[in-house]
Amino acid sequence: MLPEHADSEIALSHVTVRHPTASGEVTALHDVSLMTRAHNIAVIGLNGSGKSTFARLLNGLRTPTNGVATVAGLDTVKEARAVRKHVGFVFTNPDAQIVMPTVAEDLAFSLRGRGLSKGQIAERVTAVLAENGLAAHADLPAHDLSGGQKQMLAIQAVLVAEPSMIVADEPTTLLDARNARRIADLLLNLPQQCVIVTHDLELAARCDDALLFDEARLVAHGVPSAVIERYLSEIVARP
Ligand SMILES: Nc1ncnc2c1ncn2[C@@H]1O[C@H](COP(=O)(O)OP(=O)(O)OP(=O)(O)O)[C@@H](O)[C@H]1O
Repeated sequence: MLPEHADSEIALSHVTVRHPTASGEVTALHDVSLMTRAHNIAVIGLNGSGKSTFARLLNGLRTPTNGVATVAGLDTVKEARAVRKHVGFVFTNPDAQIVMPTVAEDLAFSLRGRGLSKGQIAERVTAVLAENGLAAHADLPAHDLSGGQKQMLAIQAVLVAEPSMIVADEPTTLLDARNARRIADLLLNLPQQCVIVTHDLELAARCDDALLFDEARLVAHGVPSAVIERYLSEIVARP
């Protein structure tokens, strides 16, 4: 992990992402340029506006058709391996992220390949489970946890790998209001810089910076309250 609280620069220069489809090409992002070093960054916009594509660009899950995206000075295409170590990705559906049979095994799996002994891994897993109210669930099948517990586990499994940035794609969408708030509180209070794609405007308002996408374009970037106001008045209200 980079030095604590060292928020990285996210920079896109004229990034376009196009996808070939049966009926031609879809432009998911069109000529997007931006630079931010904010700690918590909200990404908002209507369905299909390009938010997930932007999020996936940041850890190399999507590559630009044109232009360049860098995170902490690392090119997300040319230095994809380093970028993946730096950026942890949280999916909307935690089931997509849970890979091992039990809760404890799933966390332990995230710690593999880090030069830790079995004992050190077990110690770390026990501590993380205790910190997150999951100690009694250690040996249960991870997929039997509640939706809120599963998302908490998925996020902890990302965090144990000690990324210096978290990108979360609608991490609260499948959760009830209480769990959504718990996950939002967790993400917003992490030492790591966090990029959060969300339709939850209350969550977006709690961030330090906001990006608004519309029809593949970045149409606003700045203080969340102003960006949200523009989203509601110009885009949501559009006939
Ligand atoms: N792999 C793909 N192949 C074809 N089209 C794609 C692909 N990924 C995204 N798209 C298209 O690109 C556009 C932007 O998609 P994206 O998922 O980035 O939007 P979004 O703002 O995250 O939407 P939502 O809020 O519904 O998740 C959409 O029209 C989508 O259908």
